[in-house]
Order: sequence, then structure tokens, then C-alpha cells
Amino acid sequence: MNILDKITLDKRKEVELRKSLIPTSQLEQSVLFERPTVSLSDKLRNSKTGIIAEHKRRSPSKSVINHTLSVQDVAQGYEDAGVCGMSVLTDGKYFGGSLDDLLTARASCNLPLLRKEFIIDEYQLLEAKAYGADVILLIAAILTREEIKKYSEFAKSLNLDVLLEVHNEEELHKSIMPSLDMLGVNNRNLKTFDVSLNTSKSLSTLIPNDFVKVSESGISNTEAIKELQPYGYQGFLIGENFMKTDNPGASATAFIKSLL
Ligand SMILES: O=C(O)c1ccccc1NCC(=O)[C@H](O)[C@H](O)COP(=O)(O)O
Repeated sequence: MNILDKITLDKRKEVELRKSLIPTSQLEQSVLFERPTVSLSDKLRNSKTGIIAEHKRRSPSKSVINHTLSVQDVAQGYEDAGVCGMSVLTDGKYFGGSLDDLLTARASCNLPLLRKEFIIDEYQLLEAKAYGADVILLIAAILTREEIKKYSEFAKSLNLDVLLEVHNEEELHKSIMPSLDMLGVNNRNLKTFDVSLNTSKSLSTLIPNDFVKVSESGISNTEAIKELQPYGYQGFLIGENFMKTDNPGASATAFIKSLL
């Protein structure tokens, strides 16, 4: 069983429990449900740098990245750095994140926030909205085309942007549809955890220009961005490179400065 299958199996049990604890009607009463969302895809289209900076404590490929920082400091640091958006991992078991992290980020900055999660149920989209997200992630590897359509259309009805993530050509062909805003290519091989920018490069020509192209994972220097921009990428999701430092905001600031 690969890591995504394992995560998804656990996620199904977790979501059933969450549903029994907090009914949908309670999520819909969140004051954040009325908040006007901010479009990450619009910000990326109009940006010279396109950085989406992630809050990430640990991951299946790295057991410890950073467990000491406050989400508030990280969010404010990223906003001061001038990133386009912030990604917040909300999975607890594999990434050490939570919906409270998303809420804290929402209370700490005005950046568009991506709920980085393994979405397998519409209920998680209501959670995303109720806890202050502007964008949701759908992962093609764990969803059928029908599920991608259903979840992306539901997200759009909640005024949430949709980032669809693929790892290969087959996932890309299965997923293209008008209810997506951004197409993300994940450079991490989920069997070996190796990262290669060649994944983004080789899939770039297959992504129609109507979608904002985002390159995800393994981006550790500004040369990588300069290498990917000619392939049409306007968004760059960066986690570990910033989070492994004592001050992710300061490292994002230096990164963006050297890109301009
Ligand atoms: O990061 C992992 O090890 C991982 C393993 C299995 C599924 C997802 C995983 N990561 C989620 C992400 O997409 C990354 O956190 C994100 O792209 C940032 O990557 P990086 O800059 O390499 O931290």
C-alpha cells in the first residue's frame, strides 16, 4: 500500500468521527462562513514571484521539520515577506497539523489560505470554509473524475478557489475540467519521496493555459523558480525550505528579494 492509500484509509475513519462530533449545521454557523474569500489564483496571475509558503511541522518524508514555532509568527512572517498565499497542513497524524492551525493563521494574517488536506468528503470543504480557508486542494491520485467534479463544483459554490494536484500524465488527463482554478504538479515521487523538477517541466505543456500552473514540493532555491518560469509556472509551493529555518518569514523575505 502506498503512502496516499494509507493516509486516505485513516482519513475516511477520521472524517466519519468528525462528522459525528460537529454537525454540518454547526460549521455553517461559523462567522467565517460569511467572510468574503480572497482568490489565490488571481494573486498568482498578477505576481512576479508567485510564492505560496507552507506551514509544515513534519511529513511522511521528514519526521521533524519544525515543532517549535508558533503558527501566528509563521503567518505574520510570511505576510510581511510578501508571499502570495499560505498553505496550512491540517492533517494531524502524518503532518502534525490541525484545523486550529488554520484558524490561528486566519486570525494572524490576511493572506489567501490554502487548506492542505486529503479531501475525500464534502464535509471537509465545509470545515475549510468554517475555519477560514480561501482555497482547497484536491489530489487526483485519491479521487475519481466524478469526485473531482463534485468537490470542485461544491468548493466553487462556497467561493473557494480549487487547486488540483497531479503527479503524472494519467492523473492530469483524468482531471481537467472548468471548475478548477489552478493545476499543481507535485514534484515528489510518493513511492521513493525523491523530488525532481523534471515532473513539473514534462507535464507543463499538457496543462491548458486557462489554469494557473503551480509547481509543488522540493523547491529549495531561487534557481528552481527561474528554471520553472519559462515552462509557464506562476505559482510555487514551498514548505520545508522555509520551515526548516528558525525564522521562516525571514527566509521567505530573503528568497523573494533575490527573485526580484
Ligand atoms: O511532504 C511529504 O513528505 C508528503 C508525503 C506524502 C504526501 C504529501 C506530502 N507532502 C505534501 C506537500 O504537497 C508538500 O508539503 C508541499 O508541496 C511542500 O513541499 P516541500 O517544499 O518539499 O516541503
